[in-house]
Amino acid sequence: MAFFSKLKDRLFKSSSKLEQGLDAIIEDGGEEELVADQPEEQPAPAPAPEPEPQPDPAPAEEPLAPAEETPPAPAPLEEPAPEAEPDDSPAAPPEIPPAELPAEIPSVVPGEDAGTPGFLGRLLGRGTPKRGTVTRRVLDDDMLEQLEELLIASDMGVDTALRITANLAEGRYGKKVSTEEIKTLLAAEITRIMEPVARPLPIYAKRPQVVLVVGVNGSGKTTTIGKLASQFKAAGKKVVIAAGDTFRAAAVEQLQVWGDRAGVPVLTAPEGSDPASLAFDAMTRAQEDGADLLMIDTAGRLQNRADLMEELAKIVRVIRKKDETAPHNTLLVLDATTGQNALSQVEIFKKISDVSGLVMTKLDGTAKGGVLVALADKFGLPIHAIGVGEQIDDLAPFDPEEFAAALTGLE
Ligand SMILES: Nc1nc2c(ncn2[C@@H]2O[C@H](COP(=O)(O)OP(=O)(O)OP(=O)(O)O)[C@@H](O)[C@H]2O)c(=O)[nH]1
Repeated sequence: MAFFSKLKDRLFKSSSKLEQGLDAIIEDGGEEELVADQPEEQPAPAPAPEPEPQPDPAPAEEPLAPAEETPPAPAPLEEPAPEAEPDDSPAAPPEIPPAELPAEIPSVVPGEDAGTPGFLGRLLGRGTPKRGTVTRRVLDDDMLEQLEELLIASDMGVDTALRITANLAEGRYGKKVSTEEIKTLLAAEITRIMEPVARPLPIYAKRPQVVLVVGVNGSGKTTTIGKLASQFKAAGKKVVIAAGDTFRAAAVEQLQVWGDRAGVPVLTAPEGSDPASLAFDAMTRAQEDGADLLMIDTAGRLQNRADLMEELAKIVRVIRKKDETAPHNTLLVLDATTGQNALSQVEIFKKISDVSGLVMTKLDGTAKGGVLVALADKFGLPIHAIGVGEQIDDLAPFDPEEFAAALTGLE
């Protein structure tokens, strides 16, 4: 299966909560309406004098209108995140453009014309509008409140949910909207929030470019380092990995497995030894080898925040003895299944390290993908890549439009 469809398929799984909720909100209090440009249904003719054979009522059988479907964005599959944007300048903080939704939405959205019951309607076998009809609901306070609750339940956070619903209401309050229309609007709003943060890992001319990888235990640091190393290697870069979580032998072993898979050397140190000393040795080796990239794994023990902070600070101090501009990236790896907890992890790691960007793992099979929207809205940190599985190629560039469509269930 092509990577794009695999990604979409997996993200769709994660979207069902939001998607189902949107369908239910429109169903609740919505009314079926005839679609304006639909050929009129044959009004029952007045009692015909002669029981003549009825003309075949089959215009209904017309192809189910894939006619004007928006073409899907081209698959980003061939494009490993790391090489997408060679850039010599430090990543500028993303600027958030003013909130502007597409002005007016067409009254009939492609794919929602007569007879297309909608993806979820088909799946759930409910709410299937009659051919030639569409269910619309007035966008009033009740509906806005339901939308807010749904967005909050989808892990977007209260502030973001309120802002999004306010934007949805602007210029549309009191007007009728259908499920597809509300999904289109919501997806546009989510895309607008996410676009400024969708940035591949910036690549600098510096050799080695030092990437410090931080995050709590189990968030997917090791796996992400393995996947990134493999992608960089495939892009022709020379990579060295340092297994900086020297406190857990299992973590080191796992990193070695990933290094082998990616065909990249992994530098280790005896259990319990000083991670900063390993980082220094790794820096020396990477410089001697002329490596393009040095990725340093770190411990994720948040139980003792002060210790972890000191440990990370010490790693930074020693690698700066070799290159005062290092580390060039500090990647925070977050587990999407932790939902709102990801927000507090960003807050903590921003305090104890100089986080420059995020990788969100485990977006496959979680209903908590909405937290990415809250993260983008609240922190504006670049999202360099997303993890959508446990295999080496399951790391994708973050595509906001695709993500928004998958999250809202927009086809
Ligand atoms: N489904 C899924 N699982 C993932 C993904 N990324 C990582 N995992 C799994 O999450 C678990 C933890 O990943 P690790 O890479 O070991 O996490 P870590 O942060 O290095 O954890 P420690 O080694 O405990 O510090 C492993 O079972 C991975 O296979 C992902 O994108 N999707």
